[in-house]
Amino acid sequence: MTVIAQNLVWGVRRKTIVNDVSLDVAEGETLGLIGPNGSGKSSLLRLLSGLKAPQSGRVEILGQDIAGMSRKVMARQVAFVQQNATTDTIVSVRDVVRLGRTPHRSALAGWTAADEAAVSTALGPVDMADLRAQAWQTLSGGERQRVHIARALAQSPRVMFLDEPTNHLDIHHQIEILRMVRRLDLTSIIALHDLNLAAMFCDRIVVLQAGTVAACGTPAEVLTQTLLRKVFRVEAEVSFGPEPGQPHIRFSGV
Ligand SMILES: Nc1ncnc2c1ncn2[C@@H]1O[C@H](COP(=O)(O)OP(=O)(O)OP(=O)(O)O)[C@@H](O)[C@H]1O
Repeated sequence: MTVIAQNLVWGVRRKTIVNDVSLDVAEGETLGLIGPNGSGKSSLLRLLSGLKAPQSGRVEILGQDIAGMSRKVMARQVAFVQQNATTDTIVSVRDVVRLGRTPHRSALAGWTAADEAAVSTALGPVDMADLRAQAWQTLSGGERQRVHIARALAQSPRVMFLDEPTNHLDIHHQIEILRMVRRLDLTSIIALHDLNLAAMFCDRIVVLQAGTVAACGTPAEVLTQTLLRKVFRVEAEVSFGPEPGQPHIRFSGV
């Protein structure tokens, strides 16, 4: 297993926000994390990526407990595309993506051809190569999101965590970004709100409800009418098209 989380607990004051969550993700797998607003998806991603320390439980990435890993070692293996990431300084698209190379560079080494190649390679799949010289502050919401994904790609990670990466994206880029993440040779955990996109692009799905795992399995196992009613409080029809194992959800009106 590439990522293993065991009995993670985290909260603030008397509120438990992530409550005894265990999961594992195999090498190359795309795991979807779904759940209603406030169910703990972002908090769990922060625990898995080491940005927050759990009150109890542990996370192992590539066979190592992350509690004992330095930030630099962690950053060489793990990239995190956070929600609404921002920057105050005036920088170009290319500068933001260059930041992704930081964990791979030593203090004395200059910018190498390998660094340059990683930046160019990262800009292509997110469709931002033509805008590489534009100031980051002038980009639209969706373009910013795509640059943050490029920065994560430039990091050449083995594991990628993405918190609602399709937020702000038009439908073409939603599909392109998820297709690209799935095709990349890496393990990914993606928090998503769009259940049909989760069904299309995730190998397995973990459903969070009030900080606990309500279900875990393939999209067909998890995305049932009963679960949608119980966890998301919606009425829906679940059908299957030509893609085996890929449910399609049609929500009913009131
Ligand atoms: N530092 C904090 N202090 C207090 N409450 C917090 C803190 N961090 C998260 N919470 C609360 O924990 C709950 C889970 O938040 P989290 O952002 O993990 O949910 P989410 O599933 O990602 O939600 P959304 O779908 O709305 O993005 C929310 O009720 C949130 O208000």
